[in-house]
Formats: sequence, C-alpha cells, structure tokens
Amino acid sequence: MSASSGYRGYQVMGENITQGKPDMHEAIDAYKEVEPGRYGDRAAPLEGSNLWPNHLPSFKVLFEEYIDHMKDLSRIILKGIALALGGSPNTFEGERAGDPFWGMRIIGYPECTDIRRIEMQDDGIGCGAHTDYGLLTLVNQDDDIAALQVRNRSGQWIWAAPIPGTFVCNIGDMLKVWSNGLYEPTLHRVINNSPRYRISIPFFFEPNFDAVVEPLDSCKEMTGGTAKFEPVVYGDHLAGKVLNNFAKYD
Ligand SMILES: O=C(O)CCC(=O)C(=O)O
Ligand SMILES: [Fe+2]
Repeated sequence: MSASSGYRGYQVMGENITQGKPDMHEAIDAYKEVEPGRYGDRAAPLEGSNLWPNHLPSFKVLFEEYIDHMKDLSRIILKGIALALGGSPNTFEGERAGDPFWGMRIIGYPECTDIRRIEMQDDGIGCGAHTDYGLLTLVNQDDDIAALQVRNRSGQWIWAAPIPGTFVCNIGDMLKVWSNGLYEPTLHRVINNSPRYRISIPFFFEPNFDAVVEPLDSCKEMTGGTAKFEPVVYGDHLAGKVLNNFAKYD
C-alpha cells in the first residue's frame, strides 16, 4: 500500500485510519484502475493499477469476475431505488453512474484474545464508525461471526448478523445527496469480539468519477421543493476521504 499505487494493494494491521484512530484489520484494497491524466488533477491521488499476488494467477481472474457480478447486482438494486424515488429506472445510468467507479476490499480482522487487547490497548474496534462514500456497498461477510454493527435511527448500535447466502447492503453518501436526504447513509463499524479471524469483502458501487451529484428533481419535489445539499463532484469527495484515511502518506 502506498500513494504511488493510488492506495491500492496490501495494508498491514493498523495502517487504515478512521477518525484519527488505527483500525485493527489488514486488507487488500482494489479500485477501478485510473490511467494517468484521465480525469485531470482531481483523480491524481487515485491514479494507478491494482496490485495482484504473483504466486496466485487465478486470483486476479476470479476477483474481476466477482466485480462484474457485483456491478450487475448493484445496477439491479439501483433500478429499484430509482423507481422508489419517483424517477425512471435508468436514473443512475449514463453520466451519473453508467461508468461507475468501484472499490473492493478483502479485509481480515484478527481474532480477539485478552493478550491482544492488552498489547494493542485498543477497544476492539476493527473498523471505526463511518459511512461509505458512494452509492451502495455490498458486504460479503463470514457466515458465522457477528462483527459488523449499524446504528439505527434511535442511535443504538445493532449487529448486522450474517445471514448465509446474503449480502449486507449499505447506503452511501452520494445516495443521500441524489435523494435529497430521503436515503440516509448507514453509519457502521466493526468489532470482532470473537476468538476467530474474520474475513469480509465489501464491494463499493460508486458514481462515475466525474459525476456531479446534486438532488434529483423528483426527490426535491418529495422533500419540500428545495435542494438540501450543494452539488458535489464524486471524485473530489472520494479523494478527500481516501487521503484522510491514509494521512501519513501525505
Ligand atoms: O468488514 C465489514 O463488515 C465492513 C467493512 C467496512 O465497513 C468498510 O470497509 O467500509
Ligand atoms: Fe464501510
């Protein structure tokens, strides 16, 4: 993991920072590849190619096949959301998310032992509370370890306990803007209190890198007629977040 690979590749335990605190996980991070100069200065920090393990040639093939399935599934879910928001099913195609940016992480959370707790002097936070940055996240988590928590409307943290054969679907920041607040991004965090190493694979379906995200007309109509959010270019939002997570590389 380094700034020169556009923050792609392997990160050691504690390298990812959320709200100023190191997260207790290790991960392989991949993003849609961005050729130099493709989106001008705003994409420069995220330019780069993914890094694959040399000794596992099938890894890249399987990974890319999985990404294609995740993109197809995300598009189907977004068609439903678009209809619910009073728009055409293709609202998120074309210049909004027809050429979606994406990210995917393969994350490992260490097993929880008393010794580790003392050594790390941490409170067991595998990933600090945050919302995801884009449209939708599809989390594929280990079937038998409850570690992901989401905060409900009453402010309580509840377990998003795994249901075999399903994904947890989180709403991202950009869907809040496009829906003028009708969709609330899911605040979530990870605490692996189990005595076993946990693996989860979140896939992030994002807008086009250069999409200008602003409340949709149909959503403004449903929420009192005025825009509650300023327009934001998705790539700027993402670059700000990623640089913050890896502040030590600045
Ligand atoms: O490990 C999980 O279940 C979720 C990870 C997560 O929230 C993230 O990487 O954004
Ligand atoms: Fe997340």
